[in-house]
Amino acid sequence: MTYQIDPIANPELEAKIQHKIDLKTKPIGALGKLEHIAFQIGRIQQTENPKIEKPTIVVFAGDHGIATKGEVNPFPQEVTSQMVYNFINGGAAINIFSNTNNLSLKIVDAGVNHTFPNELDIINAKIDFGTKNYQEEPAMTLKQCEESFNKGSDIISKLKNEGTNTIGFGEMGISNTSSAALLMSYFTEIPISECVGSGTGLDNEGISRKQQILSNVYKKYNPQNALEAMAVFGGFEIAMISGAILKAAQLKMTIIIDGFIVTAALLAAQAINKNVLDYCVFAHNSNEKGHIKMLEFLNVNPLLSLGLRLGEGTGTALAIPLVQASVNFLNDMASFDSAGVSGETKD
Ligand SMILES: Cc1cc2ncn([C@H]3O[C@H](COP(=O)(O)O)[C@@H](O)[C@H]3O)c2cc1C
Ligand SMILES: O=C(O)c1cccnc1
Repeated sequence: MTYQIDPIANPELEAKIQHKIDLKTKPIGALGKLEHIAFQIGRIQQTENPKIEKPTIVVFAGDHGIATKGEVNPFPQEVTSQMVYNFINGGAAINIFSNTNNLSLKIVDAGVNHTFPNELDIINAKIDFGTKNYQEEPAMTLKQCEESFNKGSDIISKLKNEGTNTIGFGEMGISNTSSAALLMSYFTEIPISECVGSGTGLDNEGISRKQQILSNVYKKYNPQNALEAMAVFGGFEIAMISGAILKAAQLKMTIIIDGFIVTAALLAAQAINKNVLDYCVFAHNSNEKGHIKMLEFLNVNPLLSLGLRLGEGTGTALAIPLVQASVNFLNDMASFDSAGVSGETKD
């Protein structure tokens, strides 16, 4: 599986964007991270006047075989499908934050263990009725894994054709912090015990049990590449997000990265093609234990730190207004010249 993604390198334009930022009516660097975001989006779109168009959050939902046992997840597997109905009815956190910030929201059935009625407003990309339990066998076949990447990628192509140039991902899948921890350990080489956290609220005893179980799962397999790792440890929704990230980068979209699970999908995507990282803005650091180490591994600095640990794309939905503000200041803020404001005195 290859994704051709252009590295961004245009020093002449970059100098112009930086100059434009520096001429705004403010001390150099005074808008902090917003300046980095404005610069990055100018680079992505290869213009001094970038635009955020039809910002969209896509929530991928999928079930996990291990969840049926209830050993690593405080909530039962049915919550995945129940939450999909909640998304459709507008009652979940991601609905509220998307509405607050005028974001378009799409829900994808990547592989929920439930048959949804056809008339529901869901993108049907179902691979299967949940993954297999990786305590016994790989979560999915390589073919299913590739199919997941391709379906994620197709969803993005369609959104791009409809005019979206800024995209964020959310996920819903009971037990998917376990998959994310396994993938994290594989891609970062950080011991599994440091990648496992409380998820939706395990107590200390529960966390020790989850560490033990996932450590055994980790030892059971020896994946040779990113696709194999995703097939053994992943979930349909996570693999679809990886495919979606790769496609979005290929199409030069700005990608806003959410919490622990979406960042695990990114770890797989960047192992396939490092250039994806040029297109990613990091929304927040999740309170799920491993997330901060994932961000350190990627050497990135997120916008927000709100103590969220929910997923669904909630951190992304909250960060997009900051991304919009960054682009707006680049386009609309006066320069020292245009506003008749005196610049720094030179000595
Ligand atoms: C009601 C509810 C809503 C959620 N929305 C996102 N998640 C989050 O929690 C799950 C992962 O945690 P674990 O690995 O501990 O099962 C995912 O579905 C994730 O999106 C939720 C979880 C619950 C219970
Ligand atoms: O950060 C996340 O994405 C997260 C954390 C806990 C549970 N679900 C998701």
